[in-house]
Amino acid sequence: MNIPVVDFSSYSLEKENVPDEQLHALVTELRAAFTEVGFVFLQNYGIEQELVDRAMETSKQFFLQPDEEKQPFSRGNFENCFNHGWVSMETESLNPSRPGDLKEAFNISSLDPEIKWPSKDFQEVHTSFFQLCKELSLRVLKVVALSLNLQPDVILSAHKFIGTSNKNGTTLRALYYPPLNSENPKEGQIRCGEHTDYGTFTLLFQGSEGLQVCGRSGEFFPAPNIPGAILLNIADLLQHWTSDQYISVCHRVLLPPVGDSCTRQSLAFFLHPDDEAVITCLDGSNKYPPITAEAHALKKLRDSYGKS
Ligand SMILES: O=C(O)CCC(=O)C(=O)O
Ligand SMILES: [Fe+2]
Repeated sequence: MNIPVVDFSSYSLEKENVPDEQLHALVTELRAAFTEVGFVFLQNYGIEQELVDRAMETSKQFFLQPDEEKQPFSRGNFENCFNHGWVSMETESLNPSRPGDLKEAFNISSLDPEIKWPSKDFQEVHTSFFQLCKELSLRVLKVVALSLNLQPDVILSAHKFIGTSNKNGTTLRALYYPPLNSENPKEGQIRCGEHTDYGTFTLLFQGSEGLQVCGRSGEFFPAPNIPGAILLNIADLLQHWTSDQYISVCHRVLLPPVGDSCTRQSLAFFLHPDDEAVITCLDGSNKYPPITAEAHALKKLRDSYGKS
């Protein structure tokens, strides 16, 4: 199975006032990818590679510190912003039937100026990066709406509060998978358990290979890492909205082979609808019962953190 590669230059962030007529090719290509694979690579989307590299670098500096330095930034320590902050090794199981994932993460769900950041550099880089991912996501959302023959506002109006953590769950997540030479993995433990993403869609910036995606036959296949390209994958709520026309596909990251001390880093921008947005089947089919974006995300988060 192959993940298609789509040139996004006709709607790159560098272009202003792009008329809908110039989006036809993109609409057709993305529609095909969303219905057949659920994953697509985007090239020429208009975010400078230098900023992506800096976001990777500042995140890595944070992760490489001793746990005591990271503890004050733990997820759960931020008022009104429960999902923001550092997630330590083995804390989250994206596949709840496996032991905790062998990864660390830093979730950025709030851009509130009051929030305490690990460093000025971390704040600047991740805030700029979050804003650009948001702008790119709004463009992708418009293409998604056109590909479903909808007025863009039907979907855009459910994403008004991105960056306001008590109204919208969108999260930029820096991920770090440390080398495994000192760890003794538990049975069934992997770097990132099998899961689908929870929200509308995800933009994934990868630093290396390692991700596997489930194909139609049910077998996992490796997703390549194409320098300069990002992976875009459909998440659960867009699958619900489209009554399964667009598919939210399972993915995972396995352990490297024994003796291989490779690390992995990635940056994932999880786009979520506003908490109060009620997700119904847009074709009126009632294939899924209506659910608020907040209720869906809370259920999935509780499962992955082992809380009922
Ligand atoms: O880039 C990766 O390592 C995968 C992360 C992922 O799928 C997730 O956090 O949802
Ligand atoms: Fe994921």
